This record gives sequence, structure tokens and C-alpha cells, in this order.
Amino acid sequence: LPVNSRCRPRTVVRSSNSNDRQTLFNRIAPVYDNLNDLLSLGQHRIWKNMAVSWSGAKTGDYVLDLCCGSGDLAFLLSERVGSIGKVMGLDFSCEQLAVASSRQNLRARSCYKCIEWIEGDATDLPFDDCKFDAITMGYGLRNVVDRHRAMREMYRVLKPGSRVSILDFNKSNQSVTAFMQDWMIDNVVVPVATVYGLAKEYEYLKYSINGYLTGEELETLALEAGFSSARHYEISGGFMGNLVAVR
Ligand SMILES: C/C(=C\Cc1cc(O)c2ccccc2c1O)CCC[C@H](C)CCC[C@H](C)CCCC(C)C
Ligand SMILES: C[S@@+](CC[C@H](N)C(=O)[O-])C[C@H]1O[C@@H](n2cnc3c(N)ncnc32)[C@H](O)[C@@H]1O
Repeated sequence: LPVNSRCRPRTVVRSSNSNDRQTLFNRIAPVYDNLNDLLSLGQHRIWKNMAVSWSGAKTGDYVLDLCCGSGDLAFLLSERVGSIGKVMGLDFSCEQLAVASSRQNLRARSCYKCIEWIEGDATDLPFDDCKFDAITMGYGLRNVVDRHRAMREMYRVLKPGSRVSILDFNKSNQSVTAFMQDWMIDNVVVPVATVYGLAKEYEYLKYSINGYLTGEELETLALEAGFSSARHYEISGGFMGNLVAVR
């Protein structure tokens, strides 16, 4: 559904878990970008650049940013594919997509005009098979309820030989890293979010990371979905990680 209606979430049958997450990201949309910059000291932009580089997107490509949110990776992709390429940004949060569309309208570079925002579900993509030259997913897979189905959908819509690049928090096997990640969320992230009345939304972060997959499990998930190869790279001292899989 093109983003033209002012945030009337589509009535789609979803699990309550998925509806709760949609509501969460609609609620944090107004402050999401600013809190990411503040809480990561701007580092998240570096991590997102790395994810886009790993996707292999190049001039003229037709690419997809899944769970695009406010559009950070979609904008980076558009700079790579240029105005002769095309970027589809898909998300099920209409408030996040409204922020993305507003940001797009404020940007002058011609490449940003090649981005189209689609309200949809990562587990049921409105695209034909073998369409995309690259797919990115920044901090999305951890938030998708049916990750297996989302991975199979990415495989389905990707061209053979093309890549998906999935950036997220790293569920570390190192107890020190896991402890520090939890400590930062408990003692920095949530207290700051509390100032904005979003304590519960940011407490979800710790819960979702603890329920996420390790790098090795993510590689297995991609191979089980049909990808021919998959590698998970830990970045930023193991706080973050990026899965690169080739169809
Ligand atoms: C861009 C980042 C997170 C996006 C994000 C993902 C989610 O699943 C959320 C769920 C609920 C609320 C918010 C989010 C959300 O923002 C990563 C950077 C932003 C983080 C909020 C900050 C995390 C801090 C790290 C634990 C430590 C960073 C250390 C760094 C070297 C300074
Ligand atoms: C943490 S945000 C990431 C946004 C952006 N990719 C970034 O890196 O900043 C996660 C996004 O995933 C979206 N999302 C979660 N589950 C989804 C699903 N099943 N289908 C589509 N979008 C989903 C949320 O609405 C939210 O915008």
C-alpha cells in the first residue's frame, strides 16, 4: 500500500505479538532517530553504512530496505544506486513511514527521489520472485515475529547471486559483552527513554536481544531458508552484528 493515507494502520490479521510491536514502533517514531543518535553517540550511522556496503548495492540496481523504519538505510541505498536505480522501503509502521517520507521531502539530492515507501509486512512481501539486486534489513529481523518466514521471503524476492545484509544487535556468547550490553540498556538507554515517557518501549530492547539468535544461529537460519552462503560479522566490540547471505 503506497504511503499516502496519514497513518491509518492497515487492518491485517496479525498475531497480538506483531500488533504490539507495530504499536511500539508507531509510538517511538517521533523520537526514534534522535534517540538513536544520542544513545549510540552517532555510531549507528557507521554501522548502517557498513550494512549497506555489505549488501553490494551498486549504480542502477533495484534494491529493497526491509523494516525500513524512518529510512536511514533506504537513503544510504539510494546514494549507492543513484537516480537511475530504485529503492523500495517497506515497513508495517505507518508512523515510521510518515517520518521517512517527511525526511525524503526535505532532501534535495536527486537520488532520494528514487525511493518508494510501502506499508507492508516482511513476512508477506508484495513483490514477485527474483526482483531485487540487494536487500538490507537494519534492526528489523529481531523485531519480526516469524523470522523464518521473513528469511524465506527475502530469499524468494532476491535475484540469484545477490545478497541480503542484516544488521542488528549481536546476541553475544561472551558473558562480559552481554553483561555490558544489558548494563548500558538498563542504566543509560532506559533512563533516557523514560524522560520521553518511553521506558517500556526501550525496556523491550533488552528482552528482544535476549530472545534473538546468535551469529551462528543466524547463519543457520539463512542456510535453512535456501541461501547458498551466510556469514555473521561482529562489529563495535561485539555489541552489534551483521549477517551477509548470498542467494
Ligand atoms: C540504531 C540502533 C537501534 C535501533 C532500535 C532497534 C530496536 O529494536 C528498538 C526497539 C525498541 C526501541 C528502540 C529500538 C531502537 O532504537 C542502535 C543504537 C541505538 C540504541 C538504542 C543504543 C544502544 C546502545 C548500546 C547498547 C551501546 C552502544 C555503545 C556505543 C559504542 C556507544
Ligand atoms: C528498530 S526499527 C529499524 C528501522 C530502520 N531499519 C533503522 O535501521 O533505523 C524496526 C522496524 O521494523 C519494523 N517491523 C517490525 N516487524 C515488521 C514486520 N513484520 N513487517 C514490516 N516491518 C516490521 C518496525 O515497524 C520498525 O520500523
